[in-house]
Amino acid sequence: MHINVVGSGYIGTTIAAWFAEIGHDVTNVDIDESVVAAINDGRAPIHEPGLDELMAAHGGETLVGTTDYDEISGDVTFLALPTPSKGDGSIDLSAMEAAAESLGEAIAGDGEHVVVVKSTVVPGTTRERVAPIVAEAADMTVGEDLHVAMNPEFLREGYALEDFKNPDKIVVGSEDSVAFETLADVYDPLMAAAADETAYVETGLREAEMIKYANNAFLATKISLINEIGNICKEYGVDAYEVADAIALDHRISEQFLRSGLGWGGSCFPKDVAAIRAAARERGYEPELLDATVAVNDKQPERLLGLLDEHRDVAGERVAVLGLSFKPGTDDIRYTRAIPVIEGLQSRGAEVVAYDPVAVENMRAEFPDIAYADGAAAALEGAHAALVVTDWDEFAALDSEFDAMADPVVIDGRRVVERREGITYDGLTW
Ligand SMILES: NC(=O)c1ccc[n+]([C@@H]2O[C@H](COP(=O)([O-])OP(=O)(O)OC[C@H]3O[C@@H](n4cnc5c(N)ncnc54)[C@H](O)[C@@H]3O)[C@@H](O)[C@H]2O)c1
Ligand SMILES: O=c1ccn([C@@H]2O[C@H](COP(=O)(O)OP(=O)(O)O[C@H]3O[C@H](CO)[C@@H](O)[C@H](O)[C@H]3O)[C@@H](O)[C@H]2O)c(=O)[nH]1
Repeated sequence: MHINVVGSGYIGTTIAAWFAEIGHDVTNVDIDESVVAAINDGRAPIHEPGLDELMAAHGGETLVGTTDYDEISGDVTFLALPTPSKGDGSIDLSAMEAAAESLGEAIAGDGEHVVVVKSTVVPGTTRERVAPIVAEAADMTVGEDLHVAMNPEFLREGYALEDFKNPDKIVVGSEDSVAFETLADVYDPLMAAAADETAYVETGLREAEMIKYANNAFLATKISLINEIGNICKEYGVDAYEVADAIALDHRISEQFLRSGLGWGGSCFPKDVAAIRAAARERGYEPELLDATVAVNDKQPERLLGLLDEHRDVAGERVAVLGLSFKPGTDDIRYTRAIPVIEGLQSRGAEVVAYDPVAVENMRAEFPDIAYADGAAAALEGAHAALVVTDWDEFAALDSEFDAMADPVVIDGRRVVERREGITYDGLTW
């Protein structure tokens, strides 16, 4: 089967590479020439475990990158374009709309086509915003020769391939039997190889769009809830992690996403929770619980800095920030909790020295004026305090490195450092 994927970022590259791996021929369109060159050279344009090997095997062969929409062939195209937040939280559809128009022009006169929205979009977008643009540019009719589906993606960065090839569920929304049949063919090899528990859900367009937001809103709220419980635990001197371990034994709760601490960041939760809150308000519904989910999340960095204030006035003092990425295993710093933490330290007049195993260069572009160390030990040396922001494993192994601090005050935002002799330990949840 021939599949076109428009957009080759985290999602587009991952799905294009895996479609090639399971035997499909893939054309991957992106407007960024360096991305296209990487694909055709057999190199991954993004950092994801396992992707280099797949790109080396298929890039430039059964997976071809191009900037030219006219190279689209076959009869199914996935749209994996960015849908970033606008100032009011609603999603910016400009990339999606530009791609829809280019796709429509490219497929005009080619016969029937199935267009699949892979990006995260609010209910109604596929039918009311994307489909009409493709239809007009292609001079096609939705439901006749233009078939439309929405297929949200649930993979996590750092585990993108693993999650895509072995998902809990594949969700396909449509109102069109040709689109359902085509998507079933696309995913047939994946379903055949995936775990028995992988569910294949066929639903409506709007339902598929909403399922993605509901998934992320639920997970973000679960973290904010455990953070609120962690904050209450802290007031009572209760170990929040022991509490979490025990409530996780209730299958209705489960052990996933119960790590309390500095809260959630990344390219998805902040943007998606903002988008669904904005969409709710647009229809006159006040999403009070989701507002609280964000409010709790926003306060966690302030709470961390408040703990630091209880131990030291850091004006003019060197303070180490350990961890910059929004979670371990990635160099992605979008909406990382490190940003409000660094800003809070700067407003206190501290000399910040930051370290992360992979995200230093990305953070340097955002904060060129703070110091960066090439290891945790170097960051800690001479520091009057250390704040742990990201739960990288290597921070759990730190020990004698704390001895080199001018004052060993360690404020842990992720519960990775053990309390030990010789350090003044404090943490958000303990
Ligand atoms: N990143 C994730 O983990 C993740 C997970 C699930 C869903 N999503 C959703 O998937 C969508 C894509 O996200 P992403 O992280 O892959 O985005 P991204 O920013 O990593 O990549 C988007 C790509 O689209 C390209 N592009 C922009 N305009 C274009 C155009 N007109 N024509 C062709 N290419 C164009 C860009 O050059 C870029 O390479 C978003 O809606 C996001 O919410 C992302
Ligand atoms: O118990 C937990 C689990 C996660 N986090 C934080 O939550 C954020 C998000 O983590 P994670 O979900 O692992 O990363 P993402 O790659 O952003 O993946 C989320 O966002 C994607 C984009 O929509 C979805 O596809 C995934 O299903 C969804 O997990 C990070 O800042 C984590 O530190 C916690 O604070 N406590």
